Order: sequence, then C-alpha cells, then structure tokens
Amino acid sequence: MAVQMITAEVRSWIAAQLQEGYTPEQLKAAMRASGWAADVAEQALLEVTSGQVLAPVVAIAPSGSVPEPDLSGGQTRIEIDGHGIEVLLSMAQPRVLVFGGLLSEAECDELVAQARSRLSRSETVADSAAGSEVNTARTSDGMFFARGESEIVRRVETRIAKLLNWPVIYGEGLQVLHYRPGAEYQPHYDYFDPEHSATPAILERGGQRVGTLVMYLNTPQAGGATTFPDVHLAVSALKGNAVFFSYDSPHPRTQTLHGGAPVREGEKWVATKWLRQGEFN
Ligand SMILES: O=C(O)CCC(=O)C(=O)O
Ligand SMILES: [Fe+2]
Repeated sequence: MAVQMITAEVRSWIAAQLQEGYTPEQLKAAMRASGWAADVAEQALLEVTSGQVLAPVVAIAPSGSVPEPDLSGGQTRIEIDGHGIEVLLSMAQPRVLVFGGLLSEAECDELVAQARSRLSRSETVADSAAGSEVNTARTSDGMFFARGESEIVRRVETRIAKLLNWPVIYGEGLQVLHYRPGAEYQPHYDYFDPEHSATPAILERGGQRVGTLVMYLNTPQAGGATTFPDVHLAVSALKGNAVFFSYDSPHPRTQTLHGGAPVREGEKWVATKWLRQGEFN
C-alpha cells in the first residue's frame, strides 16, 4: 500500500496549472494518468482551491477527514515495508484501534535510548496562562523529537503515515513520555480547546489535532493502561503495541476523553504521534 504525499511542490504545481486556465477536472485526469490515486488527487486539488480562499500557506485536509487505516478488505494484519502489524481491536465510537507489533522490540529500545537523556518534566497547556507550564495532572517526564531527526524516527514516522494514510508532514514531532511508579496522565482530550485563548495561535501551525497514536515502548509490570472513561475501555500497555484514536471535531461528543492510568509497578515509556489537519511546521 503506497501513500502519496501532497507536498508543497505538488500544491504549487496545481496552483500554477489552475492559473494557466486548466480546470480542476483536467488536472485530476492528468494526475490520475501519472499514477496519483483519485482520492489523493481530489484532496490535493481541494487543498489548493480552499487554500487560495482560506489559508494561502497551510494546506488543510477537507474538514471531517481523519487519519484511518485501510481495513476495507477486513484485514487483520497490515504489512508496511515488510513489517507486519496486527489489528487487535477496532471500535467505531469513539474511533479506537489497537495495533499489535507496530514497533519491534529493538525499535522500542532505540527510541527509549535516544529519548532518555533529553527528558524533562512534562508540560501541558494550563488553563491559567497562554503558554505551557508544569501541570500536576501529568506526572511523567517528556521530550519531543524533531520530525525526521534520526533514522529510527524517520522509519517510524513513515510507517505511521502509511498505516494511517496521513502524510508525514501533517504529524507533530514524536513525543516520548516516561512514567515512574505512581505517575499518571489524568483523563483529557488531545485536541486544542476552541475556547482557550492560546488555541488560535496553536492552530496556525497545521490546524487542529485530528488523531493520536500512542505507542508502548515497554511493558509496565502493573498498571499504566490507556483508558477511555466515556466507554469504560482500558488498553493494556504492551511493548511494541499501540492505540490509535481519531476525532473529527474538537468536541467531547467524539468520546475521546482518555488518560494514562497510574503505573502500579515498574515504569512506563510511550511515544505519542499527534496528527494535524494540515502541514505542521
Ligand atoms: O500514556 C498514555 O497511555 C496516554 C498518553 C497520552 O494521552 C498522550 O500522550 O496524549
Ligand atoms: Fe492524550
């Protein structure tokens, strides 16, 4: 399964052709003829045409569109670049998927090794200030990798993009969190609160978050599940597995309230990939 990325070059080519007087239908046919999938060609055109009116720099995926694997054939296993991933659970509302073996043991260990020396107490956007500050709801340590910063980061990001049919450039840098015994992440939403004063500035860089992939980099001895309180679901933190959920609007009706339950024994490492509506830079 190949993913076709709508790059800035593709968008500017489309924009130039439109200026020349070609119709969107003609461009779509030309893109189809040179191997582009119909839906990707459609999305590229939409991005350019809506971008000309709404946001000249940042491409925004059609509203309501979210990352999603292709399970149309009832697949229980998805192979990406020779790496097999199992589909262990699929829930429609909220949209939650659990993947087995998204990362190999060695890949988990390498991400932990690269993150370990760069950890600091996690910050979330607090309600009181238009910035980030240490929040007691989240008692883990964390760091961000820059997108594509190392071979392992690039490999994982490419795999995620292909699995979820969402361009690499729409993703934030990978975040790694480390929870010690007793540490937790209390239930929260990952989208940016539309009522929050800091949100408009955040949305300028790629729009809303529309999906979250939490990858487990080790297996805590006890505790540390990812929980979805609205639907009483707990996903076990098992090394190499991952939980994915998407939200097509920044609203509690998505039922994507979730948290990291307290680690009871041992420690917990996760890598989180947040996916935006458009190009994150
Ligand atoms: O640690 C977990 O299980 C959840 C992490 C999480 O919610 C996040 O990184 O946004
Ligand atoms: Fe979260």
